[in-house]
Amino acid sequence: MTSAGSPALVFHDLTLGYDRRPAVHHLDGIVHEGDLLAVVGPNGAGKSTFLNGIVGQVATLGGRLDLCGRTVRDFAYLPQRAEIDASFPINVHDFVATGAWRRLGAWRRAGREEELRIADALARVSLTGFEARPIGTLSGGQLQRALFARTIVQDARLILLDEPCAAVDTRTSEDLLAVMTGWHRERRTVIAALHDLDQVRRAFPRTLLLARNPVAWGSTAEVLTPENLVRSRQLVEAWSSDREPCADDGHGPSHGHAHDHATAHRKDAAA
Ligand SMILES: Nc1ncnc2c1ncn2[C@@H]1O[C@H](COP(=O)(O)OP(=O)(O)OP(=O)(O)O)[C@@H](O)[C@H]1O
Repeated sequence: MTSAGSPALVFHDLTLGYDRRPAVHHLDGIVHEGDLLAVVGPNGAGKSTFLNGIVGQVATLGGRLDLCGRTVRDFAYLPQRAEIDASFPINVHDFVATGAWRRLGAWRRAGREEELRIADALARVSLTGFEARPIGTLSGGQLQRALFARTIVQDARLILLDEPCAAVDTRTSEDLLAVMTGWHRERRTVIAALHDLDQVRRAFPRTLLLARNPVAWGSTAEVLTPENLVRSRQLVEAWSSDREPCADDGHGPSHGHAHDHATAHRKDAAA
């Protein structure tokens, strides 16, 4: 499917960071409605920062992100599993039902229509029959399926997923991939941080390769070249973690930064 939709997110020279220190630099690009976009890069490349930045959980140090008329509340966001408290005393049904809070509020019980939606979501992730199980008793893969079911119930047009297939078996990973491509067929916008490049090549038409800077952003075949992958590793390795805030944040031109910063960071690393 092509990216012919109207813009859903527009990045204008966006720099994100922690304590005034930039973590992801100078992002320029457009995510279109209906895109299925993979965000890839080595460990520490800034994939989580990128997703957290979209939902406003990381400070903008420069540039701007245009949400194109939506608010963060319109997005569904599935953070890395480590951030979910699996010891919270809630069963699978009620956990998945929290995906409907935006429509129902926290205290209203789900009606027949919502119950059907919850049952359908559980079926799509093969968790039918697990409704009464406390989430703390689920395996890692089952918990990830439950998180996907909750995201299905949210019914958002833009869905962000951080490492959704990390630490799950191949079958679960393939099932979750099928849910993501299903969202794509429904013309939802899906952005997922992923490590498995084979999966990305197989299922994701578009890719952003991050190494603190955007190394490449476009069609997956053009982005995931051996040269770009080597370059992304070099850039992340050369990045000095205690470097000062970027002098040109918010002032410099929108293009050409990847090279400038790669050079600067190699100097940092060599110093
Ligand atoms: N809360 C935080 N406070 C300070 N620095 C942070 C914070 N979260 C991430 N960072 C730093 O930002 C940089 C990018 O990290 P991020 O987690 O976004 O990378 P990633 O590509 O998602 O990595 P991984 O593949 O290992 O999950 C790293 O140097 C990391 O240490």
